[in-house]
Amino acid sequence: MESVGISARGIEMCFSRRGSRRAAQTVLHDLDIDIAAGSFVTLLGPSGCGKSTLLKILGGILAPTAGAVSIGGRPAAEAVKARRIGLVPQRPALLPWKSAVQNASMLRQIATGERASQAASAAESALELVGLEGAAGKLPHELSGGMAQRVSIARALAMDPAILLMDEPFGALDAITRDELNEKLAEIWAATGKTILFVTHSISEAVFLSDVVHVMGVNPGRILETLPIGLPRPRTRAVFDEPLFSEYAARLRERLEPKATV
Ligand SMILES: Nc1ncnc2c1ncn2[C@@H]1O[C@H](COP(=O)(O)OP(=O)(O)OP(=O)(O)O)[C@@H](O)[C@H]1O
Repeated sequence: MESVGISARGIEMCFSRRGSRRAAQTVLHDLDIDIAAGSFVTLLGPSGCGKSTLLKILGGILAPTAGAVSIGGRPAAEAVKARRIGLVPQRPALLPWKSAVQNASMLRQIATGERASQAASAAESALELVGLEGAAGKLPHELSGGMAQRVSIARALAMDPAILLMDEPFGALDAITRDELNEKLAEIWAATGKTILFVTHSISEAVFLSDVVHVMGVNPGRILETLPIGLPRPRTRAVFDEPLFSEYAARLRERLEPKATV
């Protein structure tokens, strides 16, 4: 499929403080960023530095106070309208009375107006891609946390977006499940050629997954460093033991304010 890049210039984001006479809060200030088509790019930074806000702005879901975002060379709003953007939130938020395949097909059916059977077929392929082909009929309470998050990824993939926005999708999972899903995500990225924009607090997750890591600082949110990760692909968990992995992790740790975890 065609890969799509993102370019943003002079991004400023101010939020007004509700019920307060104090000036609006500037969350992002004069930020420029380029995301290459088909790349895996991570925003890494401490809590509150504006990672989620920037993710939504880059995906055209949130309009910045100032600045411009272009997606595949077109205004961001057009890409959203054309359903080029998929979002995987922090929590899967599945409907408890719907099966995995129904949850995974729902957004596609609403967005495209397809018949249920057609949308279900796209959802089944997406469930296969995330390794859940045997669980299509299960209800959310029958799924583990990792399986539920896979359904959430499948729900976004079923829309066949060119760009996948992932807002700390594995933050609530145990370390082993998180490593498994990171490997699975790297496989999906390699198989689909999608541009993936990923938010995390975890240095090791960022190094493992990314082509490029943008380290963000706080007050106001800005990019402190852009670090290309030159580890060979495909990457498996064995990469954690490589000296180059530790060098990248140390470099990122140096750049971050406290609170990031390894
Ligand atoms: N809709 C909103 N209205 C007002 N303030 C907001 C809104 N969304 C975010 N903020 C503020 O913007 C700042 C950055 O929030 P954001 O969620 O982007 O940070 P983050 O780096 O993703 O944090 P975390 O890692 O904790 O999820 C915070 O101070 C937050 O309170």
